Amino acid sequence: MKGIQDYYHDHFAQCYGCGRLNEHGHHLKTYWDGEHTITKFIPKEYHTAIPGFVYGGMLASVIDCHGTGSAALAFAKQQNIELCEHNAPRCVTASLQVKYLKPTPIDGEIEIKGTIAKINERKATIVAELYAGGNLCVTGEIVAVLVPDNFGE
Ligand SMILES: CCCCCCCC/C=C\CCCCCCCC(=O)SCCNC(=O)CCNC(=O)[C@H](O)C(C)(C)COP(=O)(O)OP(=O)(O)OC[C@H]1O[C@@H](n2cnc3c(N)ncnc32)[C@H](O)[C@@H]1OP(=O)(O)O
Repeated sequence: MKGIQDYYHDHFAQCYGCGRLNEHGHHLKTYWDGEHTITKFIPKEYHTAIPGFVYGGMLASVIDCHGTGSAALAFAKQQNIELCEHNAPRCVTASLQVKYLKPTPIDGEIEIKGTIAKINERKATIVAELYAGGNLCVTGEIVAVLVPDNFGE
């Protein structure tokens, strides 16, 4: 299964959270599931907060890049971009809010579901729900801003 991150330009694919070219990173893949976006992640033992549970900063990191990936998917849809090669829109985080509802067990896959709450021509707000073992453990809200094509030129 390809994620939006497979379509980022090489220059924008170095991010620790979601860059496919960062050998130390999470290598997240975010894709559509109907009207929602999905990212899955399997925590490692060294992501521990207290034994058995995932470190909250790690969960925030995953929610962050799920948000920028979801925003990129939403902008691609808005702009009728057919994803191929490395033509995906790219977003940075303007704001990240996280609420920890329950401790997140470390032994198993985590699924993050995204909803595009708002979008205009440059900014998207994504609401995220993070589930472990089917239980909602963390929620998040990300404001992501589109990086212009000529950024840094
Ligand atoms: C890493 C550095 C990134 C910087 C540059 C991009 C380089 C591209 C390269 C590679 C891309 C891949 C990177 C990986 C991404 C993964 C996730 C991260 O870790 S990102 C790192 C953490 N985030 C930052 O360091 C952003 C620092 N902040 C900024 O650069 C600016 O403040 C920015 C771009 C977010 C907005 O600045 P404006 O001057 O371009 O635009 P204005 O007009 O201020 O905002 C645009 C819209 O966003 C809203 N906005 C801005 N800040 C907001 C905030 N904190 N909360 C809510 N809304 C906000 C504004 O109200 C405005 O909304 P309305 O279009 O008018 O509706």
